Amino acid sequence: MADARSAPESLPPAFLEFLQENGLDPMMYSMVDTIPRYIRLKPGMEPQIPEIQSELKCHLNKVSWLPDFYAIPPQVQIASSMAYQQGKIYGIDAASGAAVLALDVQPGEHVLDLCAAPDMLGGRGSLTGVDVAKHRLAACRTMLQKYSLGDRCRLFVADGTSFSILPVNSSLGNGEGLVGLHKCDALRPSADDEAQTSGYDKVLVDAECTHDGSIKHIQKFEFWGWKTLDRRVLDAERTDDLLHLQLRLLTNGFKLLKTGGSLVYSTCSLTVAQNENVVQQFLCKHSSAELQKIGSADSWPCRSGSIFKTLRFDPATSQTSGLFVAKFTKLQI
Ligand SMILES: C[S@@+](CC[C@H](N)C(=O)[O-])C[C@H]1O[C@@H](n2cnc3c(N)ncnc32)[C@H](O)[C@@H]1O
Repeated sequence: MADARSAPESLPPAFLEFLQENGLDPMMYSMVDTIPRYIRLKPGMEPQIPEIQSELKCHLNKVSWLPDFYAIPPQVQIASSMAYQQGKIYGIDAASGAAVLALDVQPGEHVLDLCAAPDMLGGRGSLTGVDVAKHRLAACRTMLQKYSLGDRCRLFVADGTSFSILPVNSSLGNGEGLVGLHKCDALRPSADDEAQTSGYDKVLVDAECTHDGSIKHIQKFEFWGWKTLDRRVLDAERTDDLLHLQLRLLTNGFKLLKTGGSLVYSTCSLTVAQNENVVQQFLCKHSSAELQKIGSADSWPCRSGSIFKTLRFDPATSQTSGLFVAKFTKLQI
């Protein structure tokens, strides 16, 4: 059980109570200044590492278990650097990178990111990004332009629990992108059984959550005000709604997955309610869903979730932000 007496002093009592109720250790928030910051280097930019190191005034430590990822000291800011502005580096936590890697996207595959924001971008297939928040998709669009990925991606401001648009042309198998997209194709709603053959090869549901595992995010409440945390994280009604939303996002993402395809469900919460319990409820209702072992995870610095084949990253074990990851496949039934 968590020991509230050893928590960082700045954490408010209501949050400590939330952690205790969920069996989470408040000490993880004191690691915020010691766990590294992670960046992803644009593939092909390796020869420029010495120049980037000299600009950031720090060493880029290669993350051995995650291709293209480097660790830098937590206090290093990258947003104003030329390397960032020119799209050579991008800040993303290694655990989030692992969730994307778990999808194992192959060239030419159709990928759906149902709670898009910018982390998924940079994959090798065609990408459909959906997010209910316009400003999050605006950030994605900026990234698409910056990394010249536009011809392979499309973005929708939409509710991921009811989004129903299948990949545009499932015969697209060469990674050339979505050139030739017509509005009438894009807005055609899908039938349930159509998705089994013409659905997405890979789906990422990085669901909205309480973000309690994202220790850098929680630290920001010191500036935003702890009252905001009460409203956005601790409100019991909101938490109930969240659990419902997570299950609905997972359910709809799975509906849009083709038979034999893979779906990754992740959250940056470390509570059992938002992770294992959602997975369990989903599995009870979907006989065609099966948890899959994440092939590349053998070398990852994470631990098993309480359901076999699920994974948990946390600051103490992984030197990353907290993240829960579960991978499903869709069986022919
Ligand atoms: C944990 S964040 C995802 C972060 C993103 N994958 C990334 O790595 O940057 C959850 C996202 O879900 C979005 N969201 C919340 N409710 C949604 C819904 N009903 N449909 C689609 N997206 C939703 C939020 O706007 C937010 O961008």
